[in-house]
Amino acid sequence: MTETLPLPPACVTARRISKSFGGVAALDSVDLAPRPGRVLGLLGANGSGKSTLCRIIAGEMMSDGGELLVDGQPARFTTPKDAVRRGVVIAHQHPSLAPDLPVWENLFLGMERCGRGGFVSRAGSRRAAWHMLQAVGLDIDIDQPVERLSAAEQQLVEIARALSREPRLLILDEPTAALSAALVDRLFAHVRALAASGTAIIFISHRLQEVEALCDDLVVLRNGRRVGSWELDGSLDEARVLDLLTGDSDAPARLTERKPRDTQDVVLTLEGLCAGQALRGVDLDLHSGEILGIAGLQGQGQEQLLDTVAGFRRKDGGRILHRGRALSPHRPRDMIRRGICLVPNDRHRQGLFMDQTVGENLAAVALAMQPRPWRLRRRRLAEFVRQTIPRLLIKTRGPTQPVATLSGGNQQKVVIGKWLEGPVDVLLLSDPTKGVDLRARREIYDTIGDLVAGGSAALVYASDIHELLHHCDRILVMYEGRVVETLSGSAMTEQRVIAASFGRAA
Ligand SMILES: Nc1ncnc2c1ncn2[C@@H]1O[C@H](COP(=O)(O)OP(=O)(O)OP(=O)(O)O)[C@@H](O)[C@H]1O
Repeated sequence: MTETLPLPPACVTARRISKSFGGVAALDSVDLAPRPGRVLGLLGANGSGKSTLCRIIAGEMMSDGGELLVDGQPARFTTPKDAVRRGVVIAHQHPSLAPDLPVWENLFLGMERCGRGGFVSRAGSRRAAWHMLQAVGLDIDIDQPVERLSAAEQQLVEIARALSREPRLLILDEPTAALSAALVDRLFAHVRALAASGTAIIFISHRLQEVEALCDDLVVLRNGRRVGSWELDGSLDEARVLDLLTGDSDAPARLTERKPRDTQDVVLTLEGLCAGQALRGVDLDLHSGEILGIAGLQGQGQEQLLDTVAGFRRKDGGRILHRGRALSPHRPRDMIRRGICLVPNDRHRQGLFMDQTVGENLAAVALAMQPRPWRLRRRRLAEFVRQTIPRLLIKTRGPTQPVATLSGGNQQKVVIGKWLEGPVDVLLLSDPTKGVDLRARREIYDTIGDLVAGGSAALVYASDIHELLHHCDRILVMYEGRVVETLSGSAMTEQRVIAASFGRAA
């Protein structure tokens, strides 16, 4: 008979934590006790309170009620530095890096390494930075400013920075949202090794397969309350989790249904499209009524392809034909006027006006696309805003709430929602559901489906293969700047996508 060992006591315990914003409860008496050597998965729909709870544990925010214990003793973190000193470190969903500083300096911001005589050792720091980045799978020039990095690279720098603090409790808030499958595997191997060495880890993700693959324990939040927790033994009861997440026992069936779509004439053609080293002759046809997915390992030209078609990046060869007419975009406005619009990947830099309200952000595209915005019917715009909020399940107090105070996933829904009013013919989407919960993901693709059913088309890059398999009519796989495989119908399988991503036929 095998005896199960008792679990080690939690190094940091959150007890009955409560927090309200403007009188609305974000957390209501929540307990959390991550244990050394184990990965605790924290699940919850957008706006359920996951980030708020973790920010309180990491000293970035004060709770209104409850307490934190470190090794069983009450502790009070008034700043993140207090938490780091006690071994609690958080890597954010949206990297909190200094964009104009070099990569290596970002890794040591706030905790400069000292050499002889108490001075910062530049050479030692640069060497250490290089090793830390290699460990998370990032082989880049460490002297370039962070703003030049892709979203995935910035995410890995954020994680490497957290790891460099040698935490006792490491909080990873949606670390994989921008990462390709290969980078996720590498990160998971690192996290498992860290747990094996005795670190406690909190892992937030909306991807159930990742939670199943990585986590030992699970806690589910709904509307700021803890609604379930149990130990995982290698498999995850998906129906039970979905039921707890949504509070709706009907949800699992609705989440797996997929509607076939009618696709017709060609809306967009790319012939031998080239742009720098990233695009080396891309050919594709996009049909009206179609959602076409773009898969591939990170950095095979997927994002550059969308940027080039949207006019953010110049092409150096090949042709872009929109409904048979050749276009040479010089700037995004040229394409937006033709109804070719990009929902960008980086919502903070490109997708939202952070100092404006939910309503102002939702109305921004409709206003910008009007040649005479003053003639726009305010009432119609207000009606659009009122309908879009429930349609995309945006959790907000209303159109006047500042968008900066929404949860990450709800901000992403606003980014997508604002394109739904304009006359869009080709919708280009770069990782549209990054940070968005399962149910809202479904709503977003249903909304895109409704849009293309009217005769337009969508070209979507997503870092999550399952998302593409589930929602797209066809999938293109990119490898080294070219389309190497086009899959449809029964050939659209995970194995075929992965094989093509590595430049192989399945
Ligand atoms: N600074 C703030 N001001 C006002 N409301 C806030 C603030 N920060 C968070 N909230 C609200 O608290 C609630 C919980 O947000 P939180 O970011 O913790 O959710 P989450 O579960 O992490 O969501 P997501 O999965 O979208 O990241 C949301 O309704 C959010 O709008």
